[in-house]
Amino acid sequence: MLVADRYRLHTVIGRGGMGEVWRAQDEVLGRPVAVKLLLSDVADASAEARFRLEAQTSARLNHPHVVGTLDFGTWQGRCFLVMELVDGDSLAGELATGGPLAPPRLAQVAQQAAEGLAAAHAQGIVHRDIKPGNLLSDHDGTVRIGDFGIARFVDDPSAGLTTTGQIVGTGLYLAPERAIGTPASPASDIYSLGCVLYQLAVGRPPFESETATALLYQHVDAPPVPPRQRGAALPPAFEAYLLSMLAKRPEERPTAREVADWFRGGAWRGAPEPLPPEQPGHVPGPHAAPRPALQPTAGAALIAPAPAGVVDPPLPPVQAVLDTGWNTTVHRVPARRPALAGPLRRHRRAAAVVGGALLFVCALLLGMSLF
Ligand SMILES: Nc1ncnc2c1ncn2[C@@H]1O[C@H](COP(=O)(O)OP(=O)(O)OP(=O)(O)O)[C@@H](O)[C@H]1O
Repeated sequence: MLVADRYRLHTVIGRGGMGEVWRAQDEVLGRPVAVKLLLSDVADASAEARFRLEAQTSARLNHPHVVGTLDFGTWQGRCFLVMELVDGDSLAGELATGGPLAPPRLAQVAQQAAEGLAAAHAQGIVHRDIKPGNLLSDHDGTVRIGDFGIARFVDDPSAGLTTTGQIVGTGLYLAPERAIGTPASPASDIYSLGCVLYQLAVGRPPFESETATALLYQHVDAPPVPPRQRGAALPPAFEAYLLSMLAKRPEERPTAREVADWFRGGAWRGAPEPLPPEQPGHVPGPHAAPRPALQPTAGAALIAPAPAGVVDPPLPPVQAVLDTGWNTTVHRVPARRPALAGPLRRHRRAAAVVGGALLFVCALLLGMSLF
């Protein structure tokens, strides 16, 4: 089949929610390419607009760790997108065939995926759907981020929910702030990448559940089980850093640039910085610079501990994903308070210890003066 008098389709590589991807040959330039054809059964105006947006978004990115966009058009009434061919497997496939990844390979995946994300974030683009199937690996192991189909610009007001009340992205990798309705930010991509790395290390994602609602609660509320407790052969420093990417608070996660630099520098082989004893999901990352907090938007909430002595105010509802597929309908359900007060509890404990010590010294001095 010859598309647009130029791209000869050979075999289907894969099929996603919107299109089927073909291995093809660009007969004008004489090179192999991947051609994504919009599926005819989803080809309405909005799907075409989204497909076009994917092409336009990814075309802004020219980076060795992002799948390059080469062409876009319409052929026999179907939209097509021509991409660089990534001649290997996705990380989902690599995990399925080879099992959990060894630390050096995992560090390479982390570094290269973070490089690609850093390039996207520098352009103001949030991917919003980082998952193992969207990280493609070349025959030499080079990782490239694909599928910018639901990416948005950071300041796009429609970035959180669609007008039909849907939240986009895959529930297994959804950042806590997105679960409570805050639009995706670069930090949300880092959380998703953390979930992916966790899955590639352990063989399973950090949170799984029978119901989508319970899954969302876990993202918001539950500290992930440290990967080494689930059998992952990770160096302690690697584990600690990975957990920092899964911090519940977006501002406590490292940036994509920091992740890429940290893994490139080889620090993952070393000993960890000391971890606080509780809430591994809330451990600030081993990165120095503080990052600005997310601004709340209508219907969203800042995740912050209440001041000492103040009764916790009621929470906004958590949004329950009812389908963990690529486009997921959300409903509002009553929220439990996310367990986000770890730092506050630590401060209170520290104050109690200092107070106790002072009392002890006073009693000692009093005793000495009496005798
Ligand atoms: N440029 C490419 N080179 C090689 N293989 C690709 C390329 N782009 C996509 N693929 C393969 O085609 C499959 C389908 O990709 P596609 O982006 O359409 O769907 P998806 O990401 O799996 O699902 P969805 O779009 O619903 O999120 C992917 O799993 C991937 O293995």
